[in-house]
Amino acid sequence: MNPKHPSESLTILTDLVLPSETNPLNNLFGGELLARMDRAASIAARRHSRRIVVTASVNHVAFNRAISLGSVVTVEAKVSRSFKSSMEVFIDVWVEDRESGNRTKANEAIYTFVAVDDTGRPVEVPPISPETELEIQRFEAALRRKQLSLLLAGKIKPSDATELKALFL
Ligand SMILES: CC(=O)SCCNC(=O)CCNC(=O)[C@H](O)C(C)(C)COP(=O)(O)OP(=O)(O)OC[C@H]1O[C@@H](n2cnc3c(N)ncnc32)[C@H](O)[C@@H]1OP(=O)(O)O
Repeated sequence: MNPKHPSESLTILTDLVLPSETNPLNNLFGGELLARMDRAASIAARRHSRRIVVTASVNHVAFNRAISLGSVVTVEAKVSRSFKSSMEVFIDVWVEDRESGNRTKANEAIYTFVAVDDTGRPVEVPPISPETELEIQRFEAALRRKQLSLLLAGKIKPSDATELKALFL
């Protein structure tokens, strides 16, 4: 399979925060943001693989800044690295100031998707070739994050987490 660039999977979802999507402080409910990120990230993974994709794990979420009712929220998702059947997707969340139009980063997250066939069995995905400095940074750290996720899920032994161990040696 020919390698693809992260930019080919870029997915941008822009939407408002409505009253039914807020918590008692009138800020966006965390679960609603998780769902928006999942939708954008799954489209990015599908664009990279051109396959059915399923969410395998949510590796990291940082709710750094509350997002208030009425805000315009943009969720940007891009595949940062592909492995055999799995893809790491980075999600950046931006809030747009109504008057200036300036965007502020509110949140970020990292999800893992797996490409599957019609029966739900994992299938191979194209390799990825990062281009920008940020894409290269994210690509290089992705194996470490994959090992951490597998370790936390009890799917590998600590002795197999070679990239993680190397951090502490
Ligand atoms: C329950 C829900 O509704 S969650 C929301 C929607 N998601 C789903 O329905 C997915 C349900 N889960 C599944 O279908 C399966 O567990 C799958 C397809 C994700 C994985 O299937 P498995 O039989 O475990 O396959 P396998 O062990 O070969 O793993 C497939 C890939 O997923 C990766 N993977 C599996 N679990 C994780 C995890 N927790 N973190 C990171 N990567 C993971 C594996 O490393 C492997 O990657 P690779 O092929 O790139 O090396």
